[in-house]
Amino acid sequence: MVIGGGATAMKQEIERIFRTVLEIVYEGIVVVDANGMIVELNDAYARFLGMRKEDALHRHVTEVIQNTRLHEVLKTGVAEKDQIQIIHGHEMLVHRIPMYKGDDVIGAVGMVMFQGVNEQYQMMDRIHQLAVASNRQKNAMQKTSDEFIQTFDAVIGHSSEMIALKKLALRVARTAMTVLITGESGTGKELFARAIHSASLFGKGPFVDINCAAIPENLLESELFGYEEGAFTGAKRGGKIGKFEAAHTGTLFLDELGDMPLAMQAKLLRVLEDRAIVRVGGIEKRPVNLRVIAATHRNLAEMVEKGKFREDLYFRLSMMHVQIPPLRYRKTDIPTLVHYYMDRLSTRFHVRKKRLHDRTLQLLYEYTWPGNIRELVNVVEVLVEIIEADIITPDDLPDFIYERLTQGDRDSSLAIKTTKSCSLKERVVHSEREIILGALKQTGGNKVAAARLLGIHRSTLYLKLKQLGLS
Ligand SMILES: Nc1ncnc2c1ncn2[C@@H]1O[C@H](COP(=O)(O)OP(=O)(O)OP(=O)(O)O)[C@@H](O)[C@H]1O
Repeated sequence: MVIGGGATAMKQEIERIFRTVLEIVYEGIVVVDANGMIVELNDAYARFLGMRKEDALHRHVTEVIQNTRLHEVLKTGVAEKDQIQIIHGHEMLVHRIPMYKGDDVIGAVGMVMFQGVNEQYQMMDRIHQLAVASNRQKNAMQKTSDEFIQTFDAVIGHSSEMIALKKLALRVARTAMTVLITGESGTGKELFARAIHSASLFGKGPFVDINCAAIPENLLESELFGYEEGAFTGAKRGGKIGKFEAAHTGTLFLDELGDMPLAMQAKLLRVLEDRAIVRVGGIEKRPVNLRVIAATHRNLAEMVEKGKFREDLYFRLSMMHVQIPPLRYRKTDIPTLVHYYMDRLSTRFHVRKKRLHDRTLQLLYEYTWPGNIRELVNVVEVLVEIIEADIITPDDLPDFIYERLTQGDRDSSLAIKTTKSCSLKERVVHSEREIILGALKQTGGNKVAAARLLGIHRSTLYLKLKQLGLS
């Protein structure tokens, strides 16, 4: 009885603190239950909505808050942070966070940022960037197809890695510095380059790209710097401008820079330093005002060591370095990306929107995505176009998904069979076991080194070894 009374008192006290916090925070906060019904709303939000709190409570969130997606977050279970939502004609910065109990989504919290000077400024800043970027995007979409959505809004992902990366890229965009973007193939290097361009001072100028690996060595110089009339046999009358001049006032995207021959690297460095080019066959220096964004999937530091990439150029480029991690290191982005592309591609192909069976999503989550987001887009495209049923089941997935469920899992056909039939929990344990064994193999059984490799504390590794019966 006494214990029960104490527990009730403590519960009441916690509730009181919760309500106080709810009212003193700068943001508007709304809480919905698993059915999307509003169970909490702070005064700040109610004031902003221009209604009494009592009138909002116990109503479905879609009836109360314009353009809300909290009910969608309940379905996807994936947080949506730093989103713009138009409420009563105002563009507001919002977060939508699902609440879990075990594996079940039991509700969601919505936060809208509208008070506090800093937040206001940040919000205005972001809105301004989005407005600029969205104009550019509209123009680009009119000119081309929707392939070239160019803003940070098109960069999907709420993992901490992705949020940090977007913040860094936004900061980078505000400078005029040369940028290096690295990452495996298909991780979104070009997408980031285009987003940086759109959000930058060069955003009003052109975005010109050149793939350094695709142009034969003897043509690369004239492609980049242009040529004068009569520079070589077959040169056009009047000469030709190169990519640098074409990108004047905008951004030049040098893709696959790691494949640029050493001699060209030296010339590129000179242009970056002089901010002027000389056309092939010419002598006149032509000033260029632009930003260069270079990208490569290669490890330039390693190439420098091997003498295959100029150290001075590498140092110059790596001052602003955006490193995009492979998708397998930011797995929490997978569900968001899958849903985003399911929606987008269904709209584009004018097909009915389908749903993914939970197990299907689990398998997509566990797959290692060696081709990164490009591969994910291709897989989703096939599913959206080919599968006719309303729900996409695990059997609809291409076989190769089963063949590479976890890194280093290829040797185990048994694992593949069992993964088709066992629960998520079992499969997670199985994957964890394989990953830990792989790390131990790599470090010759050295547990401290293995823990470092896995990015976990060694005590966590010891615990996991024990739980998995490996110690
Ligand atoms: N974060 C992301 N959100 C949404 N789509 C993405 C994201 N990253 C990449 N994509 C999509 O994946 C595909 C590949 O991206 P992109 O061409 O930018 O990759 P890349 O790293 O430049 O590849 P490569 O090195 O092969 O040139 C594109 O369709 C792009 O729109």
